Amino acid sequence: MGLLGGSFDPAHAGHVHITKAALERFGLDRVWWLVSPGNPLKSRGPAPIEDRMGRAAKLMQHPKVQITDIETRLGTRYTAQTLAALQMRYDGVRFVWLMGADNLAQFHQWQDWQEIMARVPVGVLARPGDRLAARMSKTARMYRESRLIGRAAFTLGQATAPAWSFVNLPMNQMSSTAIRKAGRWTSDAVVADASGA
Ligand SMILES: Nc1ncnc2c1ncn2[C@@H]1O[C@H](COP(=O)(O)OP(=O)(O)OP(=O)(O)O)[C@@H](O)[C@H]1O
Ligand SMILES: O=C(O)c1ccc[n+]([C@@H]2O[C@H](COP(=O)([O-])O)[C@@H](O)[C@H]2O)c1
Repeated sequence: MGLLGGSFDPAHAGHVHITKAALERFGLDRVWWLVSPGNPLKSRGPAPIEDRMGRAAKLMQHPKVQITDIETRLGTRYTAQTLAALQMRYDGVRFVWLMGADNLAQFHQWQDWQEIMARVPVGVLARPGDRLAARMSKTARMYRESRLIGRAAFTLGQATAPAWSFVNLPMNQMSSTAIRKAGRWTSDAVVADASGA
């Protein structure tokens, strides 16, 4: 089970793109989008969760992908806490944390980041501008020996933590920041933009 945590403020085509890639490239059965109550490292609060959930559900329609506000229901905001709660609640389910390369670059600033590495395999997807910073990151260097390279990435879903993989893929430029800057959040335009219509 892949977990793509995010603010999704709003969801866009980049999220859809990396989710489909993660299903294929990491040998996952399903992916959950964890629509976050709010990124602990971002000072600006996101749009109301109902709005973000609604947009995400309109955009991401795939039989293997589910959109969830489970972090709000669990009362967790930090990823390490969320993973601990999910592993306790879903005993026997193998979780894989998914993220774009921008997040790998600053992963060592996350709360209990080494505990996250110890709990679950991590799948990283290339993002424009962030490939080099991600590869040079503290996490990439410290966990060099735990990296699954090339075809081994397909086994990430079955791997024992610590394990991580970085996959290159045709990159998608979309970002929520760009959508917010263009003032296109509040209309149906965001779904049209995001789906490439
Ligand atoms: N275009 C993209 N390519 C690769 N990864 C992406 C892309 N857009 C988002 N992601 C990843 O999806 C996850 C959730 O992203 P998030 O909801 O923060 O969207 P965002 O576009 O990065 O938002 P913002 O611009 O507000 O920071 C993060 O791990 C992020 O790295
Ligand atoms: O746990 C942390 O310290 C932490 C710090 C930064 C981000 N995260 C998580 O990373 C995911 C991506 O965040 P964002 O805002 O870039 O979409 C989301 O699930 C956040 O809760 C988690």
